[in-house]
Amino acid sequence: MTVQLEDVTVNFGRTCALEGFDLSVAAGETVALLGPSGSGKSTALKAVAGFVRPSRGRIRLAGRDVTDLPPAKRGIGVVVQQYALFPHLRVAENVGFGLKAARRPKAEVAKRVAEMLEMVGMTAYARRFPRELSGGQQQRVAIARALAIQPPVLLLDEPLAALDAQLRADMLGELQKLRREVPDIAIVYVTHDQSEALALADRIAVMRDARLVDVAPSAELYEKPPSAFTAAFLGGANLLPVEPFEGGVRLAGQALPGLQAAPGNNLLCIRPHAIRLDRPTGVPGRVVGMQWRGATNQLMCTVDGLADVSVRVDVAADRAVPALGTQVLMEFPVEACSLVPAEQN
Ligand SMILES: Nc1ncnc2c1ncn2[C@@H]1O[C@H](COP(=O)(O)OP(=O)(O)OP(=O)(O)O)[C@@H](O)[C@H]1O
Repeated sequence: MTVQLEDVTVNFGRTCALEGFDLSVAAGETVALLGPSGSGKSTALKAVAGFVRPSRGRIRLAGRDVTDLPPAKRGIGVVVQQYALFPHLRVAENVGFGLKAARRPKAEVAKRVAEMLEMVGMTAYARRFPRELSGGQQQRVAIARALAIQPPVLLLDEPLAALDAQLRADMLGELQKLRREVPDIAIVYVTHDQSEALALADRIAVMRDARLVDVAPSAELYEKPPSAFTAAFLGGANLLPVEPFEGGVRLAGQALPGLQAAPGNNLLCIRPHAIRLDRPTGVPGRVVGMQWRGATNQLMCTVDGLADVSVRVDVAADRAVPALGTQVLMEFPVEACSLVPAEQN
């Protein structure tokens, strides 16, 4: 089932939480809404669920205008942070609630509840009450409950936020499995964690200040971000001021041939792992800091001639790392570089 938000604006009093928001999510597609706190991600999701009413714009499900329908009539699965479990119902009853409400046969409800609890690893807790579970366990039950009705659309608001690292990885795996097993489901996934968005989403919609900044297939957005904001938000890219010349661009006076800058695109974007330090040529600089990050060491380097700029360079942990204070040559492979417009604030 396709989900469409058309020119949706949501105001809370004088706060504009969402402004002129357009997004379409196809059946079988997962789109992550990614952005900093307060950027309007949850509001967009709640508008689809029917928990908030747009002051302008329309919401469509499978082409049908549902803007004026209450949440229960939209037939979609929702896991939002505030949408707690029913406290007086046991785990299994919570998971079976929607099926029972739809008057499905008892045996079918029991079978489906058992499958869902198995999927989220909560079989042993079926008879507990929500208050007897940890936050992460409650969240897993909430996911099971949302999926039990086999919804054509699933809305997830930070579903893994309450889980520790191991469980988060397990649940990410479960969500990926779910996508394979229910190939037609449309998922809208709110997160501020770029690694979750990259792991799960076909496309990522980056939000900022109530607006959509960029939307594109995840890999494309990561490799060739169209804006400085997206580049920085999606994995901490380096953004370095460059000057165009006929054959490419110059960084601190050093030519980087082969890069074509569209007018105004005077920031070079490159991921820390793509910069090479082991080549005979490159932009000269100096190592001024280092952080160990497990699989990599991240160096902070200055660029000769650019006082205010520092560059993050990832060096695989099994490689030799130049010492603090050492002069280095940073090579910027053309295929790993893109050029974006400078921020206009
Ligand atoms: N019910 C409400 N009443 C008033 N203002 C609200 C309400 N809900 C959200 N807002 C405001 O709308 C803006 C967008 O909030 P929203 O919850 O959509 O952001 P978010 O991107 O999901 O943030 P987070 O990652 O912190 O959950 C914020 O400025 C927030 O304070």
